[in-house]
Amino acid sequence: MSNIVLIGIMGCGKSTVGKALAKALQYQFIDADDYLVDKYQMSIPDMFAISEDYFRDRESACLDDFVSKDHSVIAMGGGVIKRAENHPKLKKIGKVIYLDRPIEDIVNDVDTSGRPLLKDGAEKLYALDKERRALYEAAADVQLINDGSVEDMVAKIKDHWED
Ligand SMILES: Nc1ncnc2c1ncn2[C@@H]1O[C@H](COP(=O)(O)OP(=O)(O)O)[C@@H](O)[C@H]1O
Ligand SMILES: O=C(O)C1=C[C@@H](OP(=O)(O)O)[C@@H](O)[C@H](O)C1
Ligand SMILES: [Mg+2]
Repeated sequence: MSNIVLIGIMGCGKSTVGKALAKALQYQFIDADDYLVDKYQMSIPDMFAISEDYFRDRESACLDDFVSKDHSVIAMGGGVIKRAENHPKLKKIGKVIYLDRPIEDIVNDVDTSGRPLLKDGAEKLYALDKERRALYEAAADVQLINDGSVEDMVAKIKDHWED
């Protein structure tokens, strides 16, 4: 298995840590949200404006595109775990790491623009964490706490990966 798959709630750092980790490992970096925007030539808010299901169908379909990747770090969108049928697909793509960052930290610095589910404010993350925590745990191979710097997190994941 040669890919690292990052999951976790919005703002936990999948995109930021993923990019830095890929650089450190000299792997390709793929952000699933950017991949979708590119593939369908439509922004995430525009997909959600049609419906959340419209976005989820495309998000789920793109997992099949990632199975053939190699030496890649893939940052998923935070809701990819909502569909149970995605869990085995994530594990097939690579080692699934749940970035578990304290919600208080995220609420303090998350950029809500471009995140339709946070249109009424970042506090929504507390409810989403309650709804989804068990799903992240079920979908992950490893759960790592992200309560330091981005560099600390990169080092922690590298340690696990190289073990
Ligand atoms: N330890 C950390 N790990 C990751 N991101 C952090 C950390 N500390 C602060 N941040 C900030 O939190 C935000 C994480 O956002 P992002 O990477 O887009 O998350 P995600 O892709 O999981 O939704 C960024 O603005 C980043 O600069
Ligand atoms: O948690 C979610 O349901 C979502 C997370 C977002 O990605 P990030 O986790 O990178 O913000 C993006 O896929 C979309 O806005 C929906
Ligand atoms: Mg992201």
